[in-house]
Amino acid sequence: MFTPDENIFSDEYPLRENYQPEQIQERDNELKKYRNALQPVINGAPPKNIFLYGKTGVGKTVATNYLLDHLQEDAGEYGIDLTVIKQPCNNISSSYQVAVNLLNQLRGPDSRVSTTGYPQQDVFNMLYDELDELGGTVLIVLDEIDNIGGNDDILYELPRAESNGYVDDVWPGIIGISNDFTFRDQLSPKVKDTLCEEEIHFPPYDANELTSILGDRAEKAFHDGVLNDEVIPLAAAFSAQDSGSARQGLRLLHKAGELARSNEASTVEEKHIRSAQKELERDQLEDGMRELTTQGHLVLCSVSAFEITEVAPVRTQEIYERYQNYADRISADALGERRIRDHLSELSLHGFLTVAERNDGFHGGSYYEYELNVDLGSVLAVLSEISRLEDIPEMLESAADREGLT
Ligand SMILES: Nc1ncnc2c1ncn2[C@@H]1O[C@H](COP(=O)(O)OP(=O)(O)OP(=O)(O)O)[C@@H](O)[C@H]1O
Repeated sequence: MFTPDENIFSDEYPLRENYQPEQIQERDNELKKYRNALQPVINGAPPKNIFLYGKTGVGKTVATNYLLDHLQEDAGEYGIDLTVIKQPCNNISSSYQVAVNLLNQLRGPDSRVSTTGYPQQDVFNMLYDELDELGGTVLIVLDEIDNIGGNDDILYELPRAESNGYVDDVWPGIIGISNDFTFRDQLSPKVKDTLCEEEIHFPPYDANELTSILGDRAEKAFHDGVLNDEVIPLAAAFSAQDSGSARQGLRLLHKAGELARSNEASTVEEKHIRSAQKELERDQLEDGMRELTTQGHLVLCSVSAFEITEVAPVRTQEIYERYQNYADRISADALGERRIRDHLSELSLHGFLTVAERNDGFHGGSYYEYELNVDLGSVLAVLSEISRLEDIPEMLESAADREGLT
């Protein structure tokens, strides 16, 4: 049933998220600053704390992995005792949890501590003991550090552990990474002074930079001569216009290759990039729809019902009546009409609905009408995955079938 790909991909891995490229393209200035900030480690001096910030997909993690790999290699050569600990903070919301997770990384599986139940200072002390035992320089990389919000004690405590006398034989340093611009500004002044000793901003990539990043990866990923000339510049242009993210560009290229492969085409062309762009946009919208609350889902069901009977665009009042009916059907507490107006505008802001303001000629006022801005089939597919909605999506799907809409 399966045979290796002979036409499109020679090796898909370089297009994947966790592939570590040998070279980092188009980041010379940032890498230079970053390398300088890490230099004290090789000089046998206490490390600096470093804070990297920039939007998603602009190379913060890949640059960190690249430099720290080299640093570890060179530290070994010069007899420097260096340990690097990487702690993703995506599911962590406090300094306490960061400390427990670090502690458990350092301890063996048999002596892990539970994530609740200890006073914070006890966890910090246990962590200091573990760090002391390690000794040397310990660089702690906290990715997505913004998740800890205002609960930022650890960012002050850890870098000062040595000067405050909590540890004797170790120099801990923090590398904080964030794509939330407000996080840095909200840090307490003492934390900001400590953590942001060296700040490095990673700006979004422009189309030329993305062309070179994607070009390098494509060379490894696709068979020779498979990519038409316009493919990489177009993927780069789409991603630069939207987010400036290399991740988005790589996904686009990968998806375009997959589409070409499944269409049994021998080359990847502009049309594959355009279709890939549409598919990825739809995936993104669908993810957004899945993340709505039950109330949001019920409002979406209501607008979909009018879409099926072809009476959309439809006024708030009518949507509200249908919504009440559905809320009742699944025994959810129905919200008031004002809150449903808020939900409708939120759904429009997310791009799930379009809204039009109409003038009421008779009364002289104005009102809003809504309709779906997303393919009905995709909306129903997402809604049918949500068990809390019970049989509503099924009813909508049968109605759509009867109308010949699916
Ligand atoms: N300058 C670059 N050269 C080569 N590859 C890059 C470069 N910048 C980003 N990439 C690639 O783009 C993808 C996303 O990069 P990375 O994970 O470093 O972004 P990030 O800024 O850390 O994003 P996030 O904040 O979402 O974690 C990775 O696959 C990475 O290999």
